[in-house]
Amino acid sequence: MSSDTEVVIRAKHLAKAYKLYDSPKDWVKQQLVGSEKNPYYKSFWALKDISFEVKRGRSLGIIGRNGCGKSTLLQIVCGMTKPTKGEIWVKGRVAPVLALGATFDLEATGRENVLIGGAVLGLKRQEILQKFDSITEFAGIGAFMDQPLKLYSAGMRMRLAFAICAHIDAEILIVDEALSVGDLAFQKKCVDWIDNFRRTGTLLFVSHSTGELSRLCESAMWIDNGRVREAGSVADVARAYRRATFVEKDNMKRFSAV
Ligand SMILES: Nc1ncnc2c1ncn2[C@@H]1O[C@H](COP(=O)(O)OP(=O)(O)OP(=O)(O)O)[C@@H](O)[C@H]1O
Repeated sequence: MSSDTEVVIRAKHLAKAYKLYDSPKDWVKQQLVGSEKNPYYKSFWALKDISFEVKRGRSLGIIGRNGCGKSTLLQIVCGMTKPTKGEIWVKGRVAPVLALGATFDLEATGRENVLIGGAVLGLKRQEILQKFDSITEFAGIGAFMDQPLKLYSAGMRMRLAFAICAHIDAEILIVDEALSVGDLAFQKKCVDWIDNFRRTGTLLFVSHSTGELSRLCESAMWIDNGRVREAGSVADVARAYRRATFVEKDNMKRFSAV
């Protein structure tokens, strides 16, 4: 198999149920009982049935309404959470920008978080130290590198997360609406970096902007209520998604547990 047609992400019938408890007491009861027969929780199926493949060097855009399951799907791809049903198979080092930001220690400084984040993504301490100056320059947050992250704005945290992800020699980059909190200059820097990365790397990109998807992705997948509603060229998927947004009401039923 030639390397440019090699599948690097394969998802088969993925489903993910979160457990929703009415009260902390129910959580305690469930831990004590252990049995799933008459559970003390309700299941909320964030993903119901998702299958797709991405080949090496390709870029897939993911679009869908709030709560449709995009972040849950990306968390499964980067190994942060396990699917309840189905299979996920990923080949290569993954750099997940938003998910990395979620692992940051808010009490630790930017400098310390670079070491923690690099280690989380699989780099040796020496490798991170070698790249430290370049990461700092990319993040562009100056003296705040020595301040605790709790003093950072959302955009500054994202800058740090993107800067780390840009330095780990990842084969798969996952950008989950992260760019939207960056200012225009940093967004441009990231998009330029992603353009260069796409020459060899594989991109999973989540956005609510069909324009951004068209700019960065070759194909797209529309997730609706935990299922793939449409997949194909960005132009076709974006057209169908926009049309549905005008026609369909903002139905709250999708947020119901069973
Ligand atoms: N840990 C959790 N426990 C319970 N429910 C969760 C959990 N994480 C996510 N959910 C629910 O799962 C659904 C899917 O969430 P997810 O974050 O994947 O959606 P999304 O498509 O990324 O949304 P958005 O566009 O708003 O970022 C939502 O209804 C959310 O409330």
